[in-house]
Amino acid sequence: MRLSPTDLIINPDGSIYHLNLRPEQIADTIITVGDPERVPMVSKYFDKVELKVNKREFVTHTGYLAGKRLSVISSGIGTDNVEILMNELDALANVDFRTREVNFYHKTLNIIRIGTSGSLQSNIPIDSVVVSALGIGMDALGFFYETSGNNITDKMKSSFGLDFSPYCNPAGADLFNYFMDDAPENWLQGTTVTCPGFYAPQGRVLRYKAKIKNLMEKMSAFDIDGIKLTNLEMETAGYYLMGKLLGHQVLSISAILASRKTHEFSANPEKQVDTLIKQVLQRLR
Ligand SMILES: O=P(O)(O)O[C@H]1O[C@H](CO)[C@@H](O)[C@H]1O
Ligand SMILES: O=c1cc[nH]c(=O)[nH]1
Repeated sequence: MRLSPTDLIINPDGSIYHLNLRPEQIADTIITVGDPERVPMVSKYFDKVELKVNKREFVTHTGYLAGKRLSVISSGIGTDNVEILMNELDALANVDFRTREVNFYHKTLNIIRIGTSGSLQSNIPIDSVVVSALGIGMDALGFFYETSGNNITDKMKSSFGLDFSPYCNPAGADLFNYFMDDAPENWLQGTTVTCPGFYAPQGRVLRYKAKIKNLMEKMSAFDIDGIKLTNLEMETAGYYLMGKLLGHQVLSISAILASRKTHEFSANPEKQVDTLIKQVLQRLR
């Protein structure tokens, strides 16, 4: 099938519309971060950076670490950006840009999000790391793609009084097993809730009346057959949904900066993120 010029938009220089990248400019293993300023925090550990491209919130550095080609790309905040990032990475990997035809052979990318998050449980303190086994989306992205819920999302809908159904997908099993095998002691497996906002959707209280009262407390107390919701952030469920639909291995790893239970926030978020970057790169070497 030939993808039309309005479905797959290719810039005059042969790069894809938002990411501004050509197919040969991404590695098969890609680290993603939210904050564009975190991209050089990752690539400074590469032995060599061969390419730096930026457009809007999407900043890309591609290079080598111990002979392995890696890209690091920023998404900005939210699953709407993740949808663009994942679709455009997939097109770069799996579409012939000259013919606009989908390649016969599917290439699976390995995509690892290094992010930050807030913990819902007292046994997940600041300075720990959550590796998301499941990503549950409380945003609307799941409504537009073929995906489904399960007993966890059904119970979330009724317990929190939602007018919509969350969606839920697992991490890429190969990446999850690779990173969790012999993982550092402070890396914990989690069930991550992805929210369409930082404030009311994460149960924060500022100068407004939230529609759902005590949402954070409700999420924290949620339990279904011993499965608890571990942490809140804004991208993981979008990555897991798109990874499953497009056939890529995706894993979301988050530094816990906030403990919503104890109301503590990290004294040195930059150091925490830097430690996590080094741990992830060490395992990718
Ligand atoms: O640290 P990053 O990857 O940006 O992730 C978290 O931080 C942002 C909110 O401050 C959201 O994007 C959330 O998912
Ligand atoms: O509490 C937090 C911390 C980081 N990112 C989030 O989305 N929430």
